[in-house]
Amino acid sequence: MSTTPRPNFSAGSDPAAAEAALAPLLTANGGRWTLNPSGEALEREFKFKTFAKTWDFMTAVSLQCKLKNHHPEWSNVFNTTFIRWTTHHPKGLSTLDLELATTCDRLAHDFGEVVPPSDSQPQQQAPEAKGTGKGEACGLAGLADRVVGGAGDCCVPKGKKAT
Ligand SMILES: C[C@H](O)[C@H](O)[C@H]1CNC2=NC(N)=NC(=O)C2=N1
Repeated sequence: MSTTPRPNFSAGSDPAAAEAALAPLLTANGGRWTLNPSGEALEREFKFKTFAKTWDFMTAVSLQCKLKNHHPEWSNVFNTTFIRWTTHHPKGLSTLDLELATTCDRLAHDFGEVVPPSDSQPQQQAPEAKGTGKGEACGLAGLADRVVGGAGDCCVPKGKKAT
């Protein structure tokens, strides 16, 4: 039996403020995000009617990333986008991740996200059941993992990079 992951906040985060920002985002509380098993990342999928709407949403998200100097780990196939927010340096879940996850929810709504009826209800979901029968069939999380592997130590400040 697995336990519900606990958030693993990045060094320097204010745990009380981070907990307060995190709570409404989680599926257990009626939100649509789940913590990954390490608790260092928030993940969710977004579905739209068309690829064009999906891409418009991703463009809007990328603009926010540019403004905040913070990037997601994400992947896309046709009308579905998988987004994972985590901070690479210092490692863990930061207030910026929580802020951008919240922004994603708002932008997705603005761009006409298609919400499956089962997801509009608060749910208590076992982490291993997450995504079954959804975009997971396209391996979107795995696709994002592969890009993370290729990106190396992208966020380590220049002076601290491994040689
Ligand atoms: C040097 C630059 O500020 C860093 O690389 C930023 C950029 N965007 C980032 N994005 C994410 N997700 N994690 C980081 O640690 C991070 N660091």
